[in-house]
Amino acid sequence: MLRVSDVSVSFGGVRALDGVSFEVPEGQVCGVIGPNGAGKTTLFDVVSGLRRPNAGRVSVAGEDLTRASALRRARRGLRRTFQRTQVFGRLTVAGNVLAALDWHGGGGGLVADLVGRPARRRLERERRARVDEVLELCGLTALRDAYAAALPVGQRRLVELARALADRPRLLLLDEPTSGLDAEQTARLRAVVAAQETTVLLVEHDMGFVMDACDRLVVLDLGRVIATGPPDEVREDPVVRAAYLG
Ligand SMILES: Nc1ncnc2c1ncn2[C@@H]1O[C@H](COP(=O)(O)OP(=O)(O)OP(=O)(O)O)[C@@H](O)[C@H]1O
Repeated sequence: MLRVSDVSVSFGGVRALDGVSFEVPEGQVCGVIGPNGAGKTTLFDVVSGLRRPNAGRVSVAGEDLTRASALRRARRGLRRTFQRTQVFGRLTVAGNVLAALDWHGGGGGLVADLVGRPARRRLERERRARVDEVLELCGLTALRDAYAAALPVGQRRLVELARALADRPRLLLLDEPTSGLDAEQTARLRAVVAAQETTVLLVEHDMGFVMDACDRLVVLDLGRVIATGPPDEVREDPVVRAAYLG
């Protein structure tokens, strides 16, 4: 589903990524881990389109998106959350999720909007039902009418997650998703990730969460992949242990 092939990124003399290759099969949750400076953020930026690699390719569902704009990636079903949450502070929680749902229209233009044709009303009902569903999934139903700006960071992070999930992304990129979450919110996030059929790539420092939530891990050290595999295997890998301890 996601294929990263031989990706390299240099900053001056620093090789932040050096020939990084891995794949994430459809529907799997893949965690990227590694010591400070290993290249995790740079990799995440390359996959989400914030940074062009010096070499290598990123493809999603067989389509090369290495040089695709953020908009084209979004159209292909990529969604991401940020280390610093991005929500619409002046909208309610429900409004934030509703705004994330594309309005595909129903034909007939403005006149049809004004008249409120049945097809329009049905689409609108479906959109609102999806909002309710996502709010419930993310544990936000009680907060649906609260303004996002007024929420503490953990709840804002869940709103951002709800927005990212709203229109059923194909590939969800989560950047440090547990930061600012309390234990209950982290458990909720864990359950949400498990309940999704979406392919997920996440960067996360909380090892407990990573080991628990991910089907497979990619371990980076000094810009190179030093191990990939299921969490249990990676945990026992002597090279990984040396990179973390050494
Ligand atoms: N904009 C930049 N200019 C110069 N060097 C950079 C830049 N961004 C990252 N680097 C360097 O590239 C390497 C990889 O950095 P990156 O932030 O991707 O690592 P990381 O694994 O996300 O680290 P952390 O866990 O500390 O967030 C580091 O040596 C870093 O100093």
